[in-house]
Amino acid sequence: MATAPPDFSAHTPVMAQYLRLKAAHEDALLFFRMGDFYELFYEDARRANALLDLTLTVRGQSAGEPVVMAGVPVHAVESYLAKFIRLGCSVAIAEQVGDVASAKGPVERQVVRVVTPGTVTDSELLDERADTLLLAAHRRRSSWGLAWLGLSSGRLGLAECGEAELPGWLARLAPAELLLAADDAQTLPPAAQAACSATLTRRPPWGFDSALGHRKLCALLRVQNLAGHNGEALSLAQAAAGALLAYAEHTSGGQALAHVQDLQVEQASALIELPPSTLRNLEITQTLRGEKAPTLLSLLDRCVTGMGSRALRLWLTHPLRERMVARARQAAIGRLIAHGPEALREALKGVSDVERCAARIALRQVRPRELAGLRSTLQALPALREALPPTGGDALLDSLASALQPEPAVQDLLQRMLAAEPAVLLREGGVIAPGFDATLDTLRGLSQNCDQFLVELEARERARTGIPNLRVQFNKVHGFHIEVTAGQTGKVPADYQRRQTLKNAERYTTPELKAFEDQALSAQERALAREKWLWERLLDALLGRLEAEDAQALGLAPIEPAPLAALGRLAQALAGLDALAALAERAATLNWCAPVFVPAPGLQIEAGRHPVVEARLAETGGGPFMPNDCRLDAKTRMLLITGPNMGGKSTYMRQVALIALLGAIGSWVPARRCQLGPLDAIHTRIGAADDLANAQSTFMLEMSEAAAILHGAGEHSLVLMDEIGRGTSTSDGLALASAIARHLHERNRACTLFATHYFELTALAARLHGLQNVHVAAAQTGEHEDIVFLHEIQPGPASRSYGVQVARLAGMPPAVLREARALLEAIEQREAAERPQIDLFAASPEAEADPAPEAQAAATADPATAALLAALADIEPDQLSPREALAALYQLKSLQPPHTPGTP
Ligand SMILES: Nc1ncnc2c1ncn2[C@@H]1O[C@H](COP(=O)(O)OP(=O)(O)OP(=O)(O)O)[C@@H](O)[C@H]1O
Repeated sequence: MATAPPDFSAHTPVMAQYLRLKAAHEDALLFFRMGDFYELFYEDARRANALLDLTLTVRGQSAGEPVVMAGVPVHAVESYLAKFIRLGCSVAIAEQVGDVASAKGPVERQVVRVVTPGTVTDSELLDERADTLLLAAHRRRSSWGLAWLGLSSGRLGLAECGEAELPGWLARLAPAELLLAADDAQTLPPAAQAACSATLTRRPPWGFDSALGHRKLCALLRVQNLAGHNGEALSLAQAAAGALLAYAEHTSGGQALAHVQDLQVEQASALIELPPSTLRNLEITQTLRGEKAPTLLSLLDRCVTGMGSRALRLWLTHPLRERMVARARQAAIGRLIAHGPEALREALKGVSDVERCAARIALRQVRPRELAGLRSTLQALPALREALPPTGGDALLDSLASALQPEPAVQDLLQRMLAAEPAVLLREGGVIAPGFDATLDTLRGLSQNCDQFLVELEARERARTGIPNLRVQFNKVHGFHIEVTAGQTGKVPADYQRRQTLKNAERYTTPELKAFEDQALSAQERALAREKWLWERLLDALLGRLEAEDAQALGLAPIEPAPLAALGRLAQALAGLDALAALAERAATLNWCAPVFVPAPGLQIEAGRHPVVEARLAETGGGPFMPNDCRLDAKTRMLLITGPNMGGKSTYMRQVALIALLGAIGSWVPARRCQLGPLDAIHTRIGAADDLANAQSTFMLEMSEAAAILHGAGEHSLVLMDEIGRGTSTSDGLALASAIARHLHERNRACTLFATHYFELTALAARLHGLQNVHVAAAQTGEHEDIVFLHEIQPGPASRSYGVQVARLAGMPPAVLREARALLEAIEQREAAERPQIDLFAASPEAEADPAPEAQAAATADPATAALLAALADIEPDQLSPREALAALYQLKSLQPPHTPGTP
């Protein structure tokens, strides 16, 4: 049964109109145009007040209730939109569309635009250097269908995945807005929620329909079926596409998405897996604190255009397993370095954002200046080609160069129709070039030649009437008039009609002046209207939709085929060239090398560096970065890294992963020499951030991530494990770390870097033949035996951990350090005297399914000592405030076993 429409009859007519519009846009803030303001009412006003501190006022009553409102001035609307969108809100803009003068009751209003975080296309509201994606996800049992669209880039994609892979996809795509059916929204797995900071928008479940999605996709791509795009079988992703495309059309006012020319069906198996934890831990596009710099991307991104930056970001987050593309990019970078990338980068400075311009042409939202930018970009293409290395030297550069096509028809159209320096907004006029349209020129002539006419008229009327001080004037209230002083009114001819009497003068008009006034005042309006009409025809021509009749009237030849596809190809070529030029600049400036791809699993890095830490040290004058080698192959699959805190273990592990990733995208790498074997995933388990939002403890999170790695990593995966097991007691932690290391070595056979503070683990090298001990070197100097970090990776296990020395550097009070040192000595002496070496091999490899109890038993042979050791190991000197350190010492004292013989 259809529900009755809500009854707003008790409200004032304006508020009833408001509430009707609001009912159709419940999820959005409704900006309701009233004169020079957009007003927000009731809940929207309160929300705007809470979010942006907009002042709340009360204006009158409606239906017996006070009307709470907050306003945004029309001239400042874009900046408010930007702020609301950044906060994840959607905004619906209701304009006055009726005629204010003739309206009985409130003037008619309509929602003309809906701006949402995933569908914005205005350049002011978009991040220039990141694509804004709208993603729809739909579940059937434990499978998910995904469909995404970059409305401002025309990028359209489909994929299907299992529930476990969903977080990875969300983190990789990083959508700004996620569309879900209500049921799916309620059951979205917590890991998926955590992986994505998108605004969640619920859409009606019936919109997620495979047949609808299939139909819409085929219509958009102008194909009979999706087989040519490998998307015919993806019914779940098609269902998501149904909701996605309907929403995109809804928010863009029903415009066809003519700039969407292609569909990418993505297979996880084609990509190097970068789970959310890896994207986070390696600080690829965001720091651990969520900032944009310093990250790998911020270091690499010397792109001159937004298109280049966006391409680079995409390359980094979507590295391919297959190395053909990487090889081609690597060679192109080499060629650019040899030729010098600066000329190309300089030439790219004149290039506008062709990709976004094409999207905004398709959505009919493009601004005059954007088209002027497109025109100068097209003009600049020959110079850009000149700046490239001569063709014939590199296949990728050659193909990109050949895509820099000038599109003469588009260039000609823009040259003829668009003013040399068009106004910012169409409504200001001055957008269409003079000389293109005779009607427009006449209208413009009329309003511009006004002064001339008035001077001439004044001279003529003085001569005709013999009144020497007669003046022709204009004022806003009375328009054009002839003013005659009181003494001269007798000479006024019969065709003068009195308009106004002043103290000392009379004002008149004449039929000629009246006719001129009508024409002059309306000429400006009509010129603007004509410009608007011509502008629409310009867009039609760019979209290949210009009616034959209009084309003939304007003397324009139709552009065949529609230029949007060509502009899309041009944008891609510009983006690719810019990204390659940036990588070439980085490689040359930072002294990187081209890695060699080899078929054997593993990697071999000579004098590798962490690019971001190295740059940071250079920036802050923190001394030189110490390069280190790394070799992982069939013989040595795992490096067990020990050494002091702050010694450089994490930096070393991360630099290996970053080098592998850089190599995979085709970049050169920060090393003297480098060989890279095949790579299918980079898994990382680093650090321990509590995931309070998802009610996961540090330890739980640590174990879940480690479990995911043990389930997922294979022979071609690179695994980084940093201090696994530290989130629990020493014995538990040691046992788990040992079992995990063994599993990775024996079962996963992944290339693994395993950093630990459990020295006991170094004994694993005796049995695990693919495991090699290395340590970061440190030395002690001076009377306080201060620790000096050498940051050098050396073979063999570390001799000690220097925890107390590091605590000294951290400013720990001397009394605490003294006591800790004494305790440590006592513990070490007793360990040496009494405690048998923990036998990590007590659990036989056969019993590997559950090795923890045995290892635990070995570690806790002396429960009192074990408890003390566990408490000591749990102390993180770097993390403690002086007060906490004191409390920790008291706790250690309380654990001291008083009755044990030999205890000091
Ligand atoms: N190879 C290097 N050359 C120069 N400085 C380095 C190098 N590696 C690390 N550093 C410096 O040492 C600091 C600490 O490094 P890192 O965090 O890797 O140590 P860590 O051994 O992992 O410490 P912890 O065990 O406490 O986590 C870095 O921030 C960096 O400034």
